[in-house]
Amino acid sequence: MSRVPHLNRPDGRRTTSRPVLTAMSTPGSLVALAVVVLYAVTAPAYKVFTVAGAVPIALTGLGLLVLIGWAREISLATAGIYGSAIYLMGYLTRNPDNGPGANGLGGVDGGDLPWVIAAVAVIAGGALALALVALSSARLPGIYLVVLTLGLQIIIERTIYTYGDLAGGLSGGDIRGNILTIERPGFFGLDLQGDKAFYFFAWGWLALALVLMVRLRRSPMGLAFHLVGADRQAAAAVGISPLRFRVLAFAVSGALAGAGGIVAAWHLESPPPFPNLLSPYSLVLLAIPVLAGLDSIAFVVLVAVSFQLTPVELEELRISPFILAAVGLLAGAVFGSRGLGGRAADAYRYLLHGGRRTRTARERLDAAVLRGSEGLGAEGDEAPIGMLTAEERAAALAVLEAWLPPRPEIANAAEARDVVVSFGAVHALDGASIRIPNESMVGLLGPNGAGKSTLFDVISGVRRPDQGTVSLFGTDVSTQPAWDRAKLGVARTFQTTRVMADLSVGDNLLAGAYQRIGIHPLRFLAGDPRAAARLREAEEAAWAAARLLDIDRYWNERCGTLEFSARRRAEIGRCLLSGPRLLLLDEPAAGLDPASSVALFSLLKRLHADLGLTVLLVEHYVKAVLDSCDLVYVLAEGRILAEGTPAEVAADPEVQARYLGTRMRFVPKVVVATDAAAAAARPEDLAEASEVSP
Ligand SMILES: Nc1ncnc2c1ncn2[C@@H]1O[C@H](COP(=O)(O)OP(=O)(O)OP(=O)(O)O)[C@@H](O)[C@H]1O
Repeated sequence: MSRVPHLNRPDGRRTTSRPVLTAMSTPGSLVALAVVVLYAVTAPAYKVFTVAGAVPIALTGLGLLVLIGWAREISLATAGIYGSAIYLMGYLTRNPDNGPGANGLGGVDGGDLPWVIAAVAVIAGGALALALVALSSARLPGIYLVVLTLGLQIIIERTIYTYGDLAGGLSGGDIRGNILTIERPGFFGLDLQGDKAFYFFAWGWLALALVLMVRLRRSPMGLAFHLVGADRQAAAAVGISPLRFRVLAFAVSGALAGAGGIVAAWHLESPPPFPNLLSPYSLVLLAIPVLAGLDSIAFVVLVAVSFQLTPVELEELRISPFILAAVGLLAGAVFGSRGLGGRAADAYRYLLHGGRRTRTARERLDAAVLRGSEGLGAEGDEAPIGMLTAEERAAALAVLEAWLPPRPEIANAAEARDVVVSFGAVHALDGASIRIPNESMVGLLGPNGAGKSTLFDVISGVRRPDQGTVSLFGTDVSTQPAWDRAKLGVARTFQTTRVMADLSVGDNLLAGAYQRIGIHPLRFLAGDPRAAARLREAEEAAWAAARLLDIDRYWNERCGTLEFSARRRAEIGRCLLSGPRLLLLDEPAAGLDPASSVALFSLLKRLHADLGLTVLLVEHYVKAVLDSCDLVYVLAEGRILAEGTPAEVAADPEVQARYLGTRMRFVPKVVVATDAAAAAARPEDLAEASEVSP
């Protein structure tokens, strides 16, 4: 891919992704490192030993952060995977010199494997166990998966925990399970027997996991997890396979629970009694990311440390981990999905702005437009912020054009033939056929229940038709899932706006770039500079799209806090980042006030014209469709009622009678460039716009 010009952000920062090592050397990371080191130097050995015990919990908590926080799935088998890892690590590395049956229960010698091999096996085993569970319920709703993980936990309790040589057996002679002694490993000649030396070794594991987690979160995969968690259909629409990421999230969680168990085995030097690792302990671990916040890596570590220290420091209060879990889960529910980390970020921001939320002039303008134009005079005196100069627009377009795949030279971008879809007795589509010429803007009109959204679903792959075929850019995709169709250059929006409310506009846009980035995820984890460079290109394309869609000023704002039309544009931006040549827009103006609708259509027309995008839009805002489109279809009762140019369709007597009625008067209109211009549009434009919107 050719180099694209850099676009600078208004705050002077370039839209570059910082390499992870830079991120790790930020003041916060340095302070954390200093605290960890100073603690080891100053605290007594027994306290250092206690704090090292937070590392296994933090590792497991990080895995659950990916699973619960990012992918929004739940596992109740975490205690089982964690506990199994402890026992297996002890067993696999056990030295036969201790003699068979050294545990007093008879049995085998142990694996005597080098610790590295045993650790890899245990981590892989944890990943595999949970991945298989996720795979086995691929087509079932999430609740079945929760039940399956509970089943796995019980199976572990009744097998691994009952195996005498590993855990002492549920009814074994040594009910406390303290049967194995687990040797701490040798590490490049270092003696880790001392608690302080081991403390650094354990934190080294955590540091490695944190580096990988930060890289994962910053990579396209991190955002793909989030998008799958927020909305599977929206993820599929930009080329992300929800199943793949669901399985991956479970695998990552299993791997990190395995890693946690390994460090716990070394830390304790003999396994804890198995009753501590039964299913309720899964809730303790689950409470960590819930309380920390579902996207807060740093707070997972903080909460893990506090969960480890509190019962020890406040021993006289008899605070058990289970009480902490209950408090953590309740507090997490009160704080909401952003948890303590989100609250801390809000407080930091509050302090920074002295309690005042600074509003840009443009935000005030938006608010005035939403209120119905009063007050525009005063605000309108300012320069129209957000309106790009010709040079800025050209620069943004050049970046986005470079990001998109080459323009296909083909007559039709898409074709759906004789599509039939029935929901029981309801024939949503009854032999509908449409053709979307390449680089055209096509409108799909029709009364409520005509089958428009169903046809959209069929073209984008969300729904398989009972009969009929779909081809995209000359390829028959009738049997392909939505994410594979997205790879051919199709993206879609939905009737109700689907954005990730807790993530920033920038993240929302970048989430669309997953498949277009096209670099193997492991390269991001390994810190490959080519992967970082490609991510930078994606960021620049996202920034360019944000500028063109006039949402650049919200780049760092959470999408959930934005007004409706900005959220809708963020959804369109996410589609643009997936590299579409065909954009399917399902009622983009639904719910917008007239001024915002006019502005949105003007933006869409410009994107279509400037980027050569093919657009199919379903819309009830008839006038805008007739003004904007080259070709219009009218659908009624699942069949195509009319097709042709806007003038032909508007003049069709049957269309007039069955859909448009007599209110509609077709007068092509001038294009309005931006929201600001829309706000200043002639009142009669807006009046007409509202008149024809049912
Ligand atoms: N999942 C479903 N289950 C049952 N019936 C459905 C389902 N989805 C759509 N339908 C029915 O199929 C018909 C077509 O629905 P569809 O949503 O495609 O229409 P539409 O033209 O998009 O309507 P609107 O303009 O109101 O969005 C309607 O009668 C609807 O009730």
